[in-house]
Amino acid sequence: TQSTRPQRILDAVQKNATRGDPRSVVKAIDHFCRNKEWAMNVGDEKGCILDSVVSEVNPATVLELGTYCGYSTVRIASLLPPHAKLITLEFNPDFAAIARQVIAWAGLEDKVQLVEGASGDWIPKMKEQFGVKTFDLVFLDHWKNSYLPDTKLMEECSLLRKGSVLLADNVICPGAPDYLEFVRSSPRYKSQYFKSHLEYTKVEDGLEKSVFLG
Ligand SMILES: Cn1ncc2cc([C@H](O)c3cccc(CNC(=O)c4cc(-c5ccc(F)cc5)cc(O)c4O)c3)ccc21
Ligand SMILES: [Mg+2]
Repeated sequence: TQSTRPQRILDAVQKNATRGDPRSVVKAIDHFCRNKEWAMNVGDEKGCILDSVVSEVNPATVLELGTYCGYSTVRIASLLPPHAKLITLEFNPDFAAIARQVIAWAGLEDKVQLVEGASGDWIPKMKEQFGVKTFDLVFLDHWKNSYLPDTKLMEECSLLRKGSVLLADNVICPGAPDYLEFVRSSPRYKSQYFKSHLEYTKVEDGLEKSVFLG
């Protein structure tokens, strides 16, 4: 039977990465996507920027919007302090099924809660369902036209506190123009653009880091 791209990514992890070694899982996916088949992981170049922001924030609570195969989930979770928690939302069941196995291969199940469902449905339920007060870091990597409505929804649900950091992938390619305009012009955010490249390519892309000022 025909395999899917996420399944081929999982195969590459299970063949080439060491169980319980998150860095080897990241390396295996990057090698596969650079040499065999492109896929929409944040990738190694933007991934280093992601790593530096995670290390700087040192978050106790992280929300990731858009899990896909779990590449950025593994990158983030591998840098979290002992009792920190990462909740990642994935609405596509096939992506979720693969991501669970990638996260398990990395040995990070205890730090990650993968929730199957759409961000718009789950953001309002975060407090009651997961006992989350606020998020220290949010990584936005789902549908680009959902970045802005979901950011407004997180504000409305009081999930952001003074100092919460939003880090958004793909603000140039494919682009999230309405989101960029909002965080760069709103007095409630301090925004900074980290220029980089679209994963595994020479095309310009970047991450936008926006600190909520309360
Ligand atoms: C509501 N909700 N709640 C949870 C949730 C989860 C999902 C899925 O994880 C999902 C499925 C399909 C697409 C995305 C967004 N990602 C992208 O579209 C993307 C594209 C490219 C690119 C760039 C250049 C190209 F030529 C082609 C693709 C590069 C990138 O890094 C991307 O992140 C995310 C969706 C909606 C969700
Ligand atoms: Mg992306």
